[in-house]
Amino acid sequence: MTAPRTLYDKIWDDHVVDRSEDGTCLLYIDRHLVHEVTSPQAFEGLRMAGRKVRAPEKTIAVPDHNVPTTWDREKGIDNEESRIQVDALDRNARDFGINYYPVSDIRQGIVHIVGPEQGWTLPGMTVVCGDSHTATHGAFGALAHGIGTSEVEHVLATQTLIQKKSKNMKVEITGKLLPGVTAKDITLAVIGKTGTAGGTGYVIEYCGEAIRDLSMEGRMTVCNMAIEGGARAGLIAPDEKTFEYVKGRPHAPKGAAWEAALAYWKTLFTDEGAQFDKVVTIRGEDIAPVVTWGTSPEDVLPITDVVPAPESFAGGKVEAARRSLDYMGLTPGMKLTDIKVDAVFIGSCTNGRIEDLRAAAEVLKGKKLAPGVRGMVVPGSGLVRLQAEEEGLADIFKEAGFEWRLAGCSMCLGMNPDQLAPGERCAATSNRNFEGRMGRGGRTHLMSPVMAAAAAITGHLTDIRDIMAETV
Ligand SMILES: CC(C)[C@H](C(=O)O)[C@@H](O)C(=O)O
Ligand code: SF4
Repeated sequence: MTAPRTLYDKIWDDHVVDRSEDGTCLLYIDRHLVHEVTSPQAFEGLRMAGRKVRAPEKTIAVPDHNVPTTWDREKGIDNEESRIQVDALDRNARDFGINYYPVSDIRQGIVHIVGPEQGWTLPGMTVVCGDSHTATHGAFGALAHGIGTSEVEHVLATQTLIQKKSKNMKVEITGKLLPGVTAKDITLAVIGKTGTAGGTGYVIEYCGEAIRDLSMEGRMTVCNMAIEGGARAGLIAPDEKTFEYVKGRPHAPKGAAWEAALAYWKTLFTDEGAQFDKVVTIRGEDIAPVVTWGTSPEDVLPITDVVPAPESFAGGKVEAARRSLDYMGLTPGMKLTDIKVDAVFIGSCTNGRIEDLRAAAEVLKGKKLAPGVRGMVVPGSGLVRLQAEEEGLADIFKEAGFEWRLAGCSMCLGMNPDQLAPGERCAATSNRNFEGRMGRGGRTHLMSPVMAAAAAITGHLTDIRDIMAETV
C-alpha cells in the first residue's frame, strides 16, 4: 500500500520525468500559457538557438497587459513599449505556430480567464505561465504556477520545468459564509491572517465546506491570490462543479477521452490521513466583507473597522504601516467607511468573470455612481463581455454611469492607458494594492465586486450589508 498523499503530491508524482539526488525534479508541463510581457526574450532565445517550440499544441498565447480597453483599440497602441511587446507576440505566435488569440479575436482576454474559458485548463494538469497569478488555474485541481522568462524559454523548448517540491499547506474554510461575504473576502481574510509570507515554500490546498460551496468563478478568485499569500500555488480538489464547468468547452476532451479523463480526475483528492506541513483553519461565519487600507494585500480589515495605528503592529511592520498610511493619505482611527473614493474599477483576473459582473450589476441596478466618482468595468475576456451584454449587465453599468470597456488587464496594472492619477483613490476588485501599481501615486483599496459596487453608489468605502438592508 502506498502512503496517503495530498492532491499536490499526486499531481506532482504524475508529472515527474526525472529526479536528481538532491530532490530537484524535471516536471512535464501540460499547458503553457503565454502573454506579451514575459515572453519576448524567451522566443528570441529560441530563435537564436534555432529551436522550435516543443509542443505548440499545448502552448497558448494572448496579449492582455498592454492592450488598450477602449472601443477604438483596433487603431493600434500609442505607447511604443506596449506596442513593441504586443507586436512581438503577434509575430512569435505566427512564427512558432502556437495557439493564439490576438486583440481582434473575440476570445482575447486576460490569460487566466481565457485558459479556463477555452477548456485549456483541466484537472490534474501542470499549468505554467510567465505570470504570478497563474495560481488561478489551481481552482480546477491543476498544479499551476508562475515562472520567470528564462523558464518560459525552457518550457517552450522542452515542455518541461526544473522544480523543487514545495511543502503541503492546508487552508480550510469551515461552514457557511454569511450574506454579503464572497470568495474575495475569503482569500483576503486568509492573507490577512497568514501574512504575505505565510505561504512561502508551500503549495496551498483550499478545502472545507465554504470552499466546496463556491462556484468555479469563486474558486478561481480564491486561488488567484494564493501568490499574494506567498504560496507557490493554490489548488482545490475537482468535483462535480469542476467537471460541469469544463464539459463541452472548446479544448476539453470529448467522447471516450472525456470518460477516461473523468475517471482520472475523480482520483484527484487528498487521501485520508495525508500529512500537511502547515494547517490554517478559518470559520466561514467569522469572515466579514473586508477591504485593504494599506499597500500590501495583508493590510486587510473588516469594513466595520477603523484605520489601524502603526504602533499597533510589531517589528518592521510599524514603519511599513506608517509609510503605507502616508502613501494612502489616511489617519489612524478613522472609520474605514469614511474613506472617500474617486474611482471604482471592476475587472482583473481576480474578479473579471461573468459571476463577478453579475454580482456587481445586481447591486448597481437602478442606481448611479456617486457624484464625482468615475467607474470602469473591464470584462476579463471578449466572451465575458458578450455574455454580460446579452444578459443586460452592460446596460446596468452604463446606466449607472460606468464606462464599459473591452477585455484586458486594464487598471489592475498601469501598463496600458487605464491608470489612476496621482492621489486618486480607487475601490478595486483586483489583487494588488502596491504603491503606484494602478498609476503613479494612485491609491488602491482591494475588495469584492459587491463591495466595489457599494462604494460606487455611496462614494466612500461601504459595508455591502448596509446596502442589502436598504433594498430588503
Ligand atoms: C506582468 C506580469 C509579469 C505580472 C505578474 O507576474 O503577475 C502581472 O500580471 C501582475 O499582476 O503584476
Ligand atoms: S489582471 Fe492584473 S493580476 Fe491579472 S494578470 Fe493582469 S496585471 Fe496580472
